[in-house]
Amino acid sequence: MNALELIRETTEYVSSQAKYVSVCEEALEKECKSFISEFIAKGSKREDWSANDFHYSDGTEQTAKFILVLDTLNFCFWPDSELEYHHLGNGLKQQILRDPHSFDADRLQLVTTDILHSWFQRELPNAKERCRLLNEIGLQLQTYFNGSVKEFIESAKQSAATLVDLVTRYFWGFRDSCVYKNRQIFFYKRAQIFVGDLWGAFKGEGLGKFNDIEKLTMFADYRVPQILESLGIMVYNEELSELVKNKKEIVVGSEMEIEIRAVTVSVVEKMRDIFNKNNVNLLALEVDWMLWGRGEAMLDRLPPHHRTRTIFY
Ligand SMILES: Nc1nc2c(c(CN[C@H]3C=C[C@H](O)[C@@H]3O)cn2[C@@H]2O[C@H](COP(=O)(O)O)[C@@H](O)[C@H]2O)c(=O)[nH]1
Repeated sequence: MNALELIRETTEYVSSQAKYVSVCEEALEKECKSFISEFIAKGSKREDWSANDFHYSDGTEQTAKFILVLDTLNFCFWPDSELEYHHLGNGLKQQILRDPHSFDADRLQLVTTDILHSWFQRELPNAKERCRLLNEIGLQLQTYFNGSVKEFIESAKQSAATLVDLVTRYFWGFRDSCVYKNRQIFFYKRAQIFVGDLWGAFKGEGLGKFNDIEKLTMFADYRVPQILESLGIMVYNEELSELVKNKKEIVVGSEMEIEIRAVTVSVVEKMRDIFNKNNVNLLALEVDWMLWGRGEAMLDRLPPHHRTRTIFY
């Protein structure tokens, strides 16, 4: 079984056992219908990754370096209520434009909290750990891939599953898995989003060409479950609902946290299947981007998302 099959199988297992989170099939069908008519009404436009002004995209290896650093840091912004993903993207984009060598492997090994602060003109939550994660990818790239992100990506031979496996093998900070009822469960959110971002930035060509890109699942973060819960598609039981509503922390590795993430993966797989059955041929990652974008657009109107302190999402 490859890394992506593991994610789907193990998250499906959690969904079958879940007691804190359930799915309302009726709401799911209803929302899919409205997504489909909206998508078609808007001319079946797919997300253009490069069109986001908070992304750096020049079609060269520089973009791959930007994406690797972006997705090494792409987690847990909520402890800073002013911090959002686009601040991360913008900060890194300005940095690579200021100094094109900022994300070279030898430089990543030397990143300190002061350097990180200079990139964003602000503190990032858990800054020391974010630096360690950058130092790690710099060292591993230098040790095993001559410091080259391009060489690293090309070693996956255009397989998304292989690249997710390589990312989690060489970059320990991407090993987003846990144990639920004595079984190991895999999410690999930042490893998968790294592949998805490459595919988006390079428009499915060159360093973004993957012959199995449709095998990626959605990226189990805290924004997509938030919108699925607000739509009544995902339903939290009373105990979990009280905690989330009152912004209480959900402990990392708890059954509650794992069930929220796993059911989110399963729901987006189901949504993708319904879309495809209705000739809306979106990938799971594109359904994810649509849901994430929809969540971002209504941030101030959504009920609270679950709050887990983690380095994985
Ligand atoms: N599932 C999913 N989670 C995503 C993204 C993205 C960035 N995606 C861009 C890339 C390609 C597209 O063009 C998107 O624009 C960030 N996140 C996660 O959200 C959380 C931050 O949220 P907030 O605090 O509101 O900024 C945090 O866990 C972060 O890791 C996504 O696409 N899918």
